[in-house]
Amino acid sequence: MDGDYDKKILELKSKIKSYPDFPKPGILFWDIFSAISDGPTCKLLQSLLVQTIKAKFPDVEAVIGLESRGFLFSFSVAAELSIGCLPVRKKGKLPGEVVSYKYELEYGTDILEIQKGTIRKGLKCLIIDDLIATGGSITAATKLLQSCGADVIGCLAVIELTSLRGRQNIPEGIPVHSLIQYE
Ligand SMILES: O=P(O)(O)OC[C@H]1O[C@H](OP(=O)(O)OP(=O)(O)O)[C@H](O)[C@@H]1O
Ligand SMILES: Nc1ncnc2[nH]cnc12
Repeated sequence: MDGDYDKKILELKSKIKSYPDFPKPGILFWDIFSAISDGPTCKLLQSLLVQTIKAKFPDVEAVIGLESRGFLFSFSVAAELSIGCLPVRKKGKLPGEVVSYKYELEYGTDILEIQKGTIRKGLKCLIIDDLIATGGSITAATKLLQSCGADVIGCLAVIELTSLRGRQNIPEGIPVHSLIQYE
């Protein structure tokens, strides 16, 4: 990481707005879009993600963006690194044959999907999302990718809500990295 890394992280942090009681009472919502509404911060965030990937996940062969805010960052870094960008989406959004993974939510269940044939056995995949809360989305995406034969080499998020202990829920052995942490 370059010498200005911590300064750049603080600059990024200063651009992220939070909204109390959105989308439900009691939730403090961290709005990643507030950090990319101006050009210099967009570039700063992209370069921090790329720098982090080069340092921590140098062997990555494909980035996997989680619907929908994860797509912003997966495409941006994939283009910069000239590697593939594959989406994991919620049920019914991807055309063609898909592989599905059903997982438990606080109330009920949800299903994630990836297009069949996009993951070759042993493909070194890095999962990217805007935020880790409970870790449920990343955990489900990890299991979906592993069921397709992927080698999930880690996951990367812009924001991590540490008090929710999401990283403890993510399967052991999957390195987790976040740029910014909030309690
Ligand atoms: O760690 P978790 O508890 O799984 O929560 C984090 C996930 O929740 C949000 O996505 P959401 O499902 O709200 O979809 P969106 O990106 O389309 O708004 C966020 O973008 C992460 O993907
Ligand atoms: N508190 C939060 N802010 C923004 N996105 C979220 N996704 C899950 N929890 C969130």
